[in-house]
Amino acid sequence: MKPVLDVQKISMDFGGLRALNEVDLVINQGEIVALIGPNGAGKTTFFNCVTGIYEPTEGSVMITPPGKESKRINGLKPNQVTELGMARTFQNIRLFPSMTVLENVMIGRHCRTKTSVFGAVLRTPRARREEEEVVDRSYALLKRVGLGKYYSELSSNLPYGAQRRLEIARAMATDPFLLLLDEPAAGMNPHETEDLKRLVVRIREEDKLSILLIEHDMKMVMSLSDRIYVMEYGKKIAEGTPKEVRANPRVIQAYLGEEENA
Ligand SMILES: Nc1ncnc2c1ncn2[C@@H]1O[C@H](COP(=O)(O)OP(=O)(O)OP(=O)(O)O)[C@@H](O)[C@H]1O
Repeated sequence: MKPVLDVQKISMDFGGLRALNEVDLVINQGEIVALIGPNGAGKTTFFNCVTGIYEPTEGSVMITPPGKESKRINGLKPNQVTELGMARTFQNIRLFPSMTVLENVMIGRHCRTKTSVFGAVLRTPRARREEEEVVDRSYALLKRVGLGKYYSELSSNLPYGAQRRLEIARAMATDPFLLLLDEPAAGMNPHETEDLKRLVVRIREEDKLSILLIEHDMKMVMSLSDRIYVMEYGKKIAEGTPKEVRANPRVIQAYLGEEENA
């Protein structure tokens, strides 16, 4: 079976700065893969290149959604990438603060609806049915991430950890086959991080999703990931199982270097 995501030798230049330098990364169906590395290594830039926020300067990004043809997605816009089945969350939470918790998920779901603007304005029976489906699906997702009872709250009133879970629900609402999570545990306490870990595993199992996450919480990365890629200064310096990566001298050096500089 082809990998669901196959990134080959992508590079990204910002003026004279090469933020990514020929990075390869593969995700197979059902895998949980982590992308780690010291601050500024290029992890978020990698996510941005894969999800259409930036077009990589070089290299290729291929996806193969389960049961579908492979497609090269370099240069597509973020909404086109989402429609093809890749959804993401952001390091700096990007919810709509003045919308309710439920509405934030509904926004994600609308990328899968077919009603035209006219249908929505005229409230045709089809539009009404579709809207009901959006509400039901969105509420069901909220319950799955443990936020059902907060559906009518403004998203900005939620505690930080809950906002991160809401972002995951919104991403899930787009029916992805691949979910990219940018530092999902950032700012969470150990109890919330444990809950998050369970949620990620459940999502993979129940929805048959593949997951790529950027994360600094090494305990979480080591216990959750099937495989790990390590980056430093825009380059991939190691890949392997958690056990292999933990024992890799190059990785140990990169992290010790970070501590010394801190
Ligand atoms: N839009 C941009 N314009 C110019 N430089 C950028 C831009 N985005 C990122 N960079 C630079 O690219 C490098 C990689 O940054 P990136 O945010 O991808 O690292 P990161 O590994 O995600 O770091 P962190 O763990 O701190 O989030 C950094 O030197 C950063 O300053």
